[in-house]
Amino acid sequence: MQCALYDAGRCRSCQWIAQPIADQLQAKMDDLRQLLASRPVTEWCAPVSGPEQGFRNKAKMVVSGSVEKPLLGMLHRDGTPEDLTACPLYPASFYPVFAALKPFIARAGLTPYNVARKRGELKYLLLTESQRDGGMMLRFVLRSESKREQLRAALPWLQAQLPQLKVITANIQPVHMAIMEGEQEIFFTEQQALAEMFNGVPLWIRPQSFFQTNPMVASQLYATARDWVRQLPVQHMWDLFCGVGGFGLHCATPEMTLTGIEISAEAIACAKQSAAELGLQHLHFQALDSTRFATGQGDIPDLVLVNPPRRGIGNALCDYLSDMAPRFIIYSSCNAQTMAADFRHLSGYRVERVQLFDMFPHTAHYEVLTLLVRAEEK
Ligand SMILES: C[S@@+](CC[C@H](N)C(=O)[O-])C[C@H]1O[C@@H](n2cnc3c(N)ncnc32)[C@H](O)[C@@H]1O
Ligand code: SF4
Repeated sequence: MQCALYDAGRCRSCQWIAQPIADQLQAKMDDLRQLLASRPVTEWCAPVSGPEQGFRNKAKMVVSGSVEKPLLGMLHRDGTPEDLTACPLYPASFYPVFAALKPFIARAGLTPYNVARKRGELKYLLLTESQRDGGMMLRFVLRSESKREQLRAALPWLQAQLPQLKVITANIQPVHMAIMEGEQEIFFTEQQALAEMFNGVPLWIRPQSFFQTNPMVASQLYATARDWVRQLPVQHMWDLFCGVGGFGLHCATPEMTLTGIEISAEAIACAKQSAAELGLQHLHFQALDSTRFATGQGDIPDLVLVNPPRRGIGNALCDYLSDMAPRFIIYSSCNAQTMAADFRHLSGYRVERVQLFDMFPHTAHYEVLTLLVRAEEK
C-alpha cells in the first residue's frame, strides 16, 4: 500500500507497509505456527483479511499546533507534532470531518494542549464511525471543564456542517500523562451511544468502552465464533472479557444460557441494550473482573469464550479453567505470545482449530481465534 506520510518519513506506524498483503499474512502465519509449535493443531483454517486501506472505524488524534492552525495527528518522540489527517487507514468519510474540525477549534476557542508547557485545553479528538448508517461519535478530550460552556455554545455550527455526528461529548483528562481518557464524560447530545450492526446483530458503542477498530474483519471474527459454537453441543456458555458483547450476542440462541463478564460498566450497559433488543431471555451481562467472577461460580458451562487484553488471561484463570474443565474453550487473542503462554497452563486441552484474522494490516499484530477441546473429548 502507498502512504505519502510513510514515504516522507513523517509516520512510521505501519512498519510492514512496503510488503504485499500476501507476504504480510504469510509472515503472521509463520509467527503463529512457531508460537504454537509445541502443541499439535488438528485444523488450520485459512486466514481472513479485509481491505488494505480505509478500514479503521476510529481515529485518535493528538491535537497540537495553535488555536488558529491546529494539527490533528501525533507527536514524535522529540515532541514535534505531525498532522495525520491524510492517513489512508481512515475511510473517506473521515476527511470532511477533520476538515470541519480544524476551523471549529478556532471558532470554539479550544487552545490545543501544549505538552512541554503544560498549557492549553484540547488534548485529543476521538472519532468513531458506525458501519450501520455512517453515524459518528466525537469526543473532545479536555484538560479541564473551563471551556465546557464555550464548546457547547459553538457546537450548533459543527452539527449543522456534520449531521452525521450523533454522539458528542467532552472527556475531562486533568492529568499530565500519556493516558488518553479521564473518568468524567460530559454529553452534549441526547443520544449517548452509537448504534452499530454486525451480521444483523445490534451492537452499541459508548464512550469508555472498548470496540474493535477494524469492523470488516471483526464482523467476520464474530461470525466465525458463532459458526464454531453452533457446531458444538452448547447450552450454557460464558463470554469473558466481553466488552460490548460482540461474541456472546452472536453466539447466543433463545435456548442458550449465556453470561457475559466485563470490567467496564459502560461496555456492559451497551451489551445489555443489545440483549434487550434481541429479546433473548437467558443472556446476563455483569460488570466484574473475569477471574473473580469465574472463581466464584459453582456450575460449569459447556463452553468458556475468552477475549482478553494483550496481557492474556493469566495463570489464575488458566488454573481455574483447568480445574473446572469446561468441555470447550474458545480463545480469541490479539497477542498470540500471551495466548501461547496461557496454553501451557491449559495442558488438559487439545488445540482443535486455529484461524488468523488480519485485524491490523501493515503491522506485525494480528488476531487469532482458537478452539480448545478437553483432552478426553472425542
Ligand atoms: C480485547 S477487548 C475485547 C472486548 C470484546 N470481547 C470485543 O470483542 O469487543 C478486552 C476487554 O477486556 C476488558 N477487561 C480488561 N480487564 C478485565 C478484567 N480483569 N475482567 C474483565 N474484563 C476486563 C476490557 O475492558 C476490554 O473490553
Ligand atoms: S498510520 Fe497512516 S500515516 Fe502512518 S504509516 Fe500507517 S498509513 Fe501512513
